[in-house]
Amino acid sequence: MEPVISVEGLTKSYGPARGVFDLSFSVHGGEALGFLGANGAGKTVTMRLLMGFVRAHAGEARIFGLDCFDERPTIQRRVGYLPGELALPSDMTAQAFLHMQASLRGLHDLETMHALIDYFELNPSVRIRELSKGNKQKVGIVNAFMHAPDVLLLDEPTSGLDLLMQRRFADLVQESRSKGAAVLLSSHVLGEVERLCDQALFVRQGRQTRFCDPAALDADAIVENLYGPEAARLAWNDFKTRRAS
Ligand SMILES: Nc1ncnc2c1ncn2[C@@H]1O[C@H](COP(=O)(O)OP(=O)(O)OP(=O)(O)O)[C@@H](O)[C@H]1O
Repeated sequence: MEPVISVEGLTKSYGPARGVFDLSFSVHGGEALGFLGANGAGKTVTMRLLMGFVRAHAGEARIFGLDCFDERPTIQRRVGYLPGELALPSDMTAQAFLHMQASLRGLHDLETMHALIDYFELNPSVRIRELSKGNKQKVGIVNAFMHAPDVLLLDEPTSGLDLLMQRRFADLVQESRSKGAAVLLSSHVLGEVERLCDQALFVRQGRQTRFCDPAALDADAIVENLYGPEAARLAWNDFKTRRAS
């Protein structure tokens, strides 16, 4: 079976250790890959390359076998993307925004959209600027899932959600996977990646450091993969010093 998301040698450089360098990974339908990295590691840049918002300097990013940049209108219509930083039109109501997005995608059946609005207990008639952070995040989530996409690119998706809504979001991701969606999910919450993903890809300064079962790593390995061996050594020394004092 061909992977749904396929990345090979992907490079986008914004300067030394800024951007992504030689990334290679794939995600099949029904799989979820967790994307872990410190601030500035390159997670968002990768998602933006997959959405075709920017052109790679080298390597390939493909979804459904299509080049993500050359075929970006098709990719952007078919993929469910939840950006790490939502830029929503503040004067619109959530409902007007979601209807506009549906029409841009040529989506006529709005049943899933309404079901998601109810599921996340979102008041659709409130202007976006009046919504709390978590409620704005729900608008982004409904937008990403309402066309039942086969690919989900989720950049820190539970940011701002309360515990109940995090749980509902997790169930939604599992349901989408069970229907065959391929998921790439970036997060700083390791437990979320452990619960939702079969594999985790660690990136540090734009380079992938490890590809593994997220549940298989102990705390030292996680620190080392996120921050490098020197940071891991310092963290361990700090821990020993504190324990001895
Ligand atoms: N348009 C741009 N111009 C210049 N540098 C950029 C641009 N976009 C990203 N970068 C740089 O690329 C690197 C990776 O950024 P990215 O946003 O992918 O990090 P991230 O892993 O998503 O971090 P965070 O966890 O903080 O969201 C950073 O050093 C960032 O400053």
